[in-house]
Amino acid sequence: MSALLQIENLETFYGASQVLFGVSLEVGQGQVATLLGRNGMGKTTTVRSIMGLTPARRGHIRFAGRPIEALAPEQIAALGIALVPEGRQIFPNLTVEENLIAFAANRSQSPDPWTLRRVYGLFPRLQERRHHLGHQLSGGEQQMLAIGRALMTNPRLLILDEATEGLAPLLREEIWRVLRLLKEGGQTILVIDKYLERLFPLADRHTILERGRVVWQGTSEELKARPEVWKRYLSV
Ligand SMILES: Nc1ncnc2c1ncn2[C@@H]1O[C@H](COP(=O)(O)OP(=O)(O)OP(=O)(O)O)[C@@H](O)[C@H]1O
Repeated sequence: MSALLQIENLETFYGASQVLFGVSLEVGQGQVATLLGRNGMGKTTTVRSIMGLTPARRGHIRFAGRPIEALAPEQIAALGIALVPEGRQIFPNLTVEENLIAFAANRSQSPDPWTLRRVYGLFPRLQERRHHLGHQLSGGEQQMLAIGRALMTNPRLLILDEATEGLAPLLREEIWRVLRLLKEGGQTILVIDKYLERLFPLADRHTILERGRVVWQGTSEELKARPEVWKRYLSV
């Protein structure tokens, strides 16, 4: 399986403070990969470096074989990487439907692209609320909207940063259901989350970060067999 995303020896700083110390990982085409680790270990920073929001000072990022570490965030997005950020960041004063079409594009040149109709099929709740403003939605609805908006760009790689954070259990399950469907449809996904029992059946590969360094990488089978690794790095 060819790597869609390849990250090599990423070193990222906030001002003088170094946060990533040589992070390397790969996400294969059609794979679901995770970034795991306790709070503050560098997961969001890794994603921000991929997106060009906090560019890495050293290291390489290749997307579909092309170096992207020197590109601006909008150029990276245009190549087909969509981020569902922590905190969702939907437009509060646009309606659900306006949020969904704001960045609509067919960046993966899919023959069967995501459309409003398909997104509403995935999240019927969004169709019911399509004329509501972003700020009128519940946290779970905002999360669905953030995912729907990312899908409307038809990304080659979808990145979700803590998409189930702060959601009630039923809403979390709704997000997991959608991620399973996306995987079945061949969507490549990089996911940051902490629910190992949901990530095990979904994900092909896991990368654990500890203070900005990769301390473990492997498959779900391998991670399942290593509870001491979860205890040490994920405090579960
Ligand atoms: N804008 C910033 N300026 C300075 N330091 C920052 C900034 N953002 C994050 N950091 C620091 O960088 C380190 C990594 O943070 P990061 O958000 O990448 O971690 P994380 O693993 O995603 O955790 P969380 O789940 O809490 O978001 C932390 O020590 C954090 O305090």
